[in-house]
Amino acid sequence: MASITEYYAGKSVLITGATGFMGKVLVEKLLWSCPDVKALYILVRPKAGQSMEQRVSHMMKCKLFDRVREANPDFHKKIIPISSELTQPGLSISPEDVEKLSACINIVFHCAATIRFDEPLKHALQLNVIATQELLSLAQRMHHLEAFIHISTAYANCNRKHIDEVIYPPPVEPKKLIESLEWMDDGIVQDITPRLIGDRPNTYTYTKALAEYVVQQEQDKLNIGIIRPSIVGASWQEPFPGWIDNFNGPSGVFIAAGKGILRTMRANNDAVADLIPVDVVVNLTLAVGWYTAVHRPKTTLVYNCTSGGINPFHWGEIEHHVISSFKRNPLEQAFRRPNANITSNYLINQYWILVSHKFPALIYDLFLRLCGQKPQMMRIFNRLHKAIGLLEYFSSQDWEWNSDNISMLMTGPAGYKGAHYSI
Ligand SMILES: CCCCCCCCCCCCCCCCCCCC(=O)SCCNC(=O)CCNC(=O)[C@H](O)C(C)(C)COP(=O)(O)OP(=O)(O)OC[C@H]1O[C@@H](n2cnc3c(N)ncnc32)[C@H](O)[C@@H]1OP(=O)(O)O
Ligand SMILES: NC(=O)C1=CN([C@@H]2O[C@H](COP(=O)(O)OP(=O)(O)OC[C@H]3O[C@@H](n4cnc5c(N)ncnc54)[C@H](OP(=O)(O)O)[C@@H]3O)[C@@H](O)[C@H]2O)C=CC1
Repeated sequence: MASITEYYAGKSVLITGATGFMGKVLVEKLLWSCPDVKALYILVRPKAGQSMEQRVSHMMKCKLFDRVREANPDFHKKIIPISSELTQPGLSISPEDVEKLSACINIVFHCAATIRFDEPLKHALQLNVIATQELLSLAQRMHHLEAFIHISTAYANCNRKHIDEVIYPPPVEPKKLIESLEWMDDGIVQDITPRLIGDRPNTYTYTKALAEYVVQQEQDKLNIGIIRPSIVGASWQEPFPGWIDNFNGPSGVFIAAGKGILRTMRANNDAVADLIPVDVVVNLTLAVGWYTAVHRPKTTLVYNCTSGGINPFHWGEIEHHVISSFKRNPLEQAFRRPNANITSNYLINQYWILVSHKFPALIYDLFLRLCGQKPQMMRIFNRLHKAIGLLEYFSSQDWEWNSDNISMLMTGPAGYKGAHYSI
């Protein structure tokens, strides 16, 4: 049986979300560990005044690609950008590109999504659900497709305490929701969003749950695998330890604590902080692509890519590590010396917000005004409070994920030859 590296040799791979945090690491790892991969087709949109070509060329200059660049200075020739705005009908891929992709793609990795917690429902639905449907339709036109791998989230079913590697019934039939929201204006949708999302905390987890169902509906026609990472953090080992390029999840909180801005946060010290390094998720993604294509499981397999069951780590321990590490390696231009406390008590947290956040911000802004400068600290704190308010749901409770399919992949009869794909 082919090893993972052998399997990808000569294959053409389609990746959505390749300019994102996880997508970039996936592209790099494929180029590094599967040097004989034929081509990586990546769906990219122009953004922030940059054309698709400019964005891809900029991305390939990133430090993340250093080892690949060193090994093969021509690595960029394997990356073929395809212009695509996922929120548009047909993903706005030109008919010529559709033909090209239909003729050559062997594996699809669908990473693109909006991961914002405060995304208006219509937009989250458009990107996370409707675009996934469109991609599945495109996949069905691919003559040589061997596997379709969808990246979901371990929190798609965070309204449950115990989460198995199954696709749960969706909170609503996606087709009905799409049809109903089509005629509603944004104000009405905003009003009914809390009722719709019910016991989920945000439109992100809600639409990711709907997307899983939409993907599963195609399991008779496509060979599908679904990966559910928990909180994806900086790289563990590859391409080098500690690589990260965003403030999502806890990263922004850590930086704010390191800058001495964040002094208090509501979290449960004893709750498991289910963090998973991005390179582990990417290794698993490639292993799942291989397994799905080679073993062709009869039904869609779901992989809960979590760490808490194997190596539990708690928010309370993180507090200690974060603060001591910033004391050893202080950040530049810190507002105050780092010192932050986690509490699960609402009133105590409010007290410290007043004393350690708002009061110093007021004094600092007064000082800036006296110096003839624009006040800024209160604005920063308001944004920080909004962000941590949205994260608290995840830091205040525990979940238990079953991960039998991951164990099966690592140790079972599947024959996982994953020397270069530590999971
Ligand atoms: C002692 C201290 C240690 C404390 C330890 C305890 C820590 C507990 C932390 C708990 C964290 C729990 C996290 C759980 C998450 C699990 C979710 C499931 C995982 C997933 O499936 S997907 C990934 C999750 N998605 C996210 O994390 C996205 C969340 N972010 C948002 O929804 C929005 O960014 C947000 C927060 C609503 C802000 O929106 P907005 O005001 O519009 O700002 P922008 O997004 O445009 O960003 C503006 C600017 O701010 C920077 N930024 C963004 N977030 C943060 C942040 N958290 N902290 C600091 N800075 C942040 C952003 O990069 C932008 O900068 P620019 O320079 O580009 O302007
Ligand atoms: N980060 C995390 O902690 C976790 C992430 N996940 C899942 O992993 C996947 C990747 O997440 P992550 O890399 O962190 O997310 P990012 O936000 O870093 O990347 C999102 C990607 O989707 C692309 N995208 C967004 N909107 C569009 C659009 N309209 N048209 C074309 N492309 C678009 C972005 O492109 P552009 O650069 O043009 O904006 C970007 O490449 C997602 O499915 C997410 O749900 C799951 C669990 C945890």
